[in-house]
Amino acid sequence: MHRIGNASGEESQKARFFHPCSQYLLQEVRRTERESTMSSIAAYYNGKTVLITGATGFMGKVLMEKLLRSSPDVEAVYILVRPKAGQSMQERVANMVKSKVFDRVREDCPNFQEKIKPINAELTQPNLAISAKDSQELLSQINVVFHCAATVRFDEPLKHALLLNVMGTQQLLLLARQMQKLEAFIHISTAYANCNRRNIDEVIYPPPVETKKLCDLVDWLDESIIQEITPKLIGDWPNTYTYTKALAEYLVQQEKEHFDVAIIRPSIVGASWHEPFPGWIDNFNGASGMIIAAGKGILQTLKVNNDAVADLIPVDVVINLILAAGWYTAIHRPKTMMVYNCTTGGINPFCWGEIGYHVISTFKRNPLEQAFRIPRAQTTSNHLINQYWITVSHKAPAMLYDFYLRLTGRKPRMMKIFNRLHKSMMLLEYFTCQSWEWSSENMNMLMTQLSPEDRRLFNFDVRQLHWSEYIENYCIGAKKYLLNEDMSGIPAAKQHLRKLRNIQYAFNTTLLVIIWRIFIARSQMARNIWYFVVSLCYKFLSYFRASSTLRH
Ligand SMILES: CCCCC/C=C/C/C=C/CCCCCCCC(=O)SCCNC(=O)CCNC(=O)[C@H](O)C(C)(C)COP(=O)(O)OP(=O)(O)OC[C@H]1O[C@@H](n2cnc3c(N)ncnc32)[C@H](O)[C@@H]1OP(=O)(O)O
Ligand SMILES: NC(=O)C1=CN([C@@H]2O[C@H](COP(=O)(O)OP(=O)(O)OC[C@H]3O[C@@H](n4cnc5c(N)ncnc54)[C@H](OP(=O)(O)O)[C@@H]3O)[C@@H](O)[C@H]2O)C=CC1
Repeated sequence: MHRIGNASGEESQKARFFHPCSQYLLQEVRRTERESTMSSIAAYYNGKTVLITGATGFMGKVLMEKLLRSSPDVEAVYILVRPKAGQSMQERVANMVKSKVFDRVREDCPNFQEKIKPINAELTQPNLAISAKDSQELLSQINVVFHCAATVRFDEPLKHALLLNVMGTQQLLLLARQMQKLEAFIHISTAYANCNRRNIDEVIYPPPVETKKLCDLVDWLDESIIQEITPKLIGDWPNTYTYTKALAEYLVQQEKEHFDVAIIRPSIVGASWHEPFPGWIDNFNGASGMIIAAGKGILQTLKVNNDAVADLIPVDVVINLILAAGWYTAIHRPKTMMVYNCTTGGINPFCWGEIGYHVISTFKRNPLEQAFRIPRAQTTSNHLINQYWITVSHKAPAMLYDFYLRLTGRKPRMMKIFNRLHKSMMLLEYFTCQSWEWSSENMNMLMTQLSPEDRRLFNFDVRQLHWSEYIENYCIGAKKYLLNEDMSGIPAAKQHLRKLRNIQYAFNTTLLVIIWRIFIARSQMARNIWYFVVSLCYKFLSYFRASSTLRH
């Protein structure tokens, strides 16, 4: 009987003259050999058929890229895509695969696109608006489902958030129940789904309401009434996004007896740490919008608790955990549904005050082009101080600049930008002014299940994260990949900052003189102080001139 493992040349010769099944055995030996040097996770996905929802999104693209690059022999990657902004599904996918995020897999596997099979779908519609033909194909082929699609807007009307994040998930679960080869269903939730609790374990908490009752209610209730009662309905959740993500988790848990399922809870997903390359980011969500606003000198003050933990997590770390969880769920089939808190705060904490410092210092060394003002960040948890700085550093400069635009015959726009920024800041304050504690036993357990090769290829060990380097790459990545600014423009950008600094000095000096003149005209004491200061400056200058003359 041949040894499985390392068939030597001599054995290969023997095999040729043995029963035909030995040829099969030899192929198996070679495959096992190849896979024994490969990672088990990558080997698992080879030959599998995977379904990804939300594949056109920020995380979905990184997930698809990593899967196609690490498991090039994956059978197929089905993606649910809807027509959007006048583009058909095909056009969207064609544009998506041109994205820079796929440059690495394009280099490793030039024909990676052949593995991608788009399916027309709309998750808010019955049966996800998937055609009968496509449904049949999914039901007969899919081995693993990654459910990323969701609305992530904090200001999403409750009805739409329920339709997509809850009912859309429900519809997908019903479809998954019928999948004949399903081995794992991985649902992407958020670490803030239970943000109404301070300590969040890797368990599913009882839902705040019976989902069906709520969905039936919003189904017939007038939209304006729903908007009005939303704060009452969501209770101590800060927004419809986290509320509906909590409801969806409970629905997913109910499917445990039908198929193997797991839930991943990422915290604030930021730019990539290493893969596909450092600093990759493609939207303004999470911290990215604020980072850009700070780099442009628009955001000058932010209400944060400087000592509160900023639970950022790089997108590639989340994706590595998601793929590892998919493999573990399918291979080990845990008896209880696994929940993985994908966070950094409890393992490698970093605070909002530190983020602000590193963001500003990075942009001073690598400035963004055409900054509105010199990057600076007053971060305070005090509401009144924050309001003072908003008035002085946001509203006043915006009004002055809009006045200048009007004078020069241009359309004012700064106040509009600041109003949008202040709306975002208000919605994000909930997350920047407090800390949470997430347990991470399951994430740590999963790491222990990985071979050394898997830990290297699917690294989600956040203890290795060097925050100052990560934030610097994040800022530079935002500059390059979000604003499409070339690094060669940095000298000109620095020159622009010097110009802004001179304008700032001139403005401050003028303002000081104007204020002082007003005081001097009204107060003898102010005049005496002014004369004293002027005479002091005059004496200093005379001394300075005299000493420099003596030296020569
Ligand atoms: C001092 C320096 C500190 C810097 C670092 C500090 C960071 C503080 C922020 C912390 C983030 C905490 C987030 C916790 C999230 C919890 C975990 C999750 O699960 S998050 C899931 C993802 N969701 C989010 O991140 C929030 C989603 N965003 C929203 O809900 C909305 O953006 C909004 C906050 C409600 C605002 O909506 P609004 O309609 O007003 O604006 P849009 O976001 O739609 O943007 C309109 C338009 O402008 C573009 N845009 C947005 N921001 C910027 C920017 N900074 N610079 C340039 N352009 C920007 C955006 O792309 C839109 O363009 P378009 O219309 O073409 O799409
Ligand atoms: N980003 C973050 O910081 C965090 C995200 N998460 C979770 O990760 C997942 C992915 O988030 P992220 O990638 O940032 O989100 P994005 O907004 O970037 O992507 C959302 C995806 O969902 C799809 N989608 C939205 N509405 C529909 C619909 N009606 N029908 C079909 N598809 C739809 C979008 O498709 P389209 O391109 O057509 O709009 C897009 O592909 C979400 O479940 C989110 O809750 C969790 C924690 C943090």
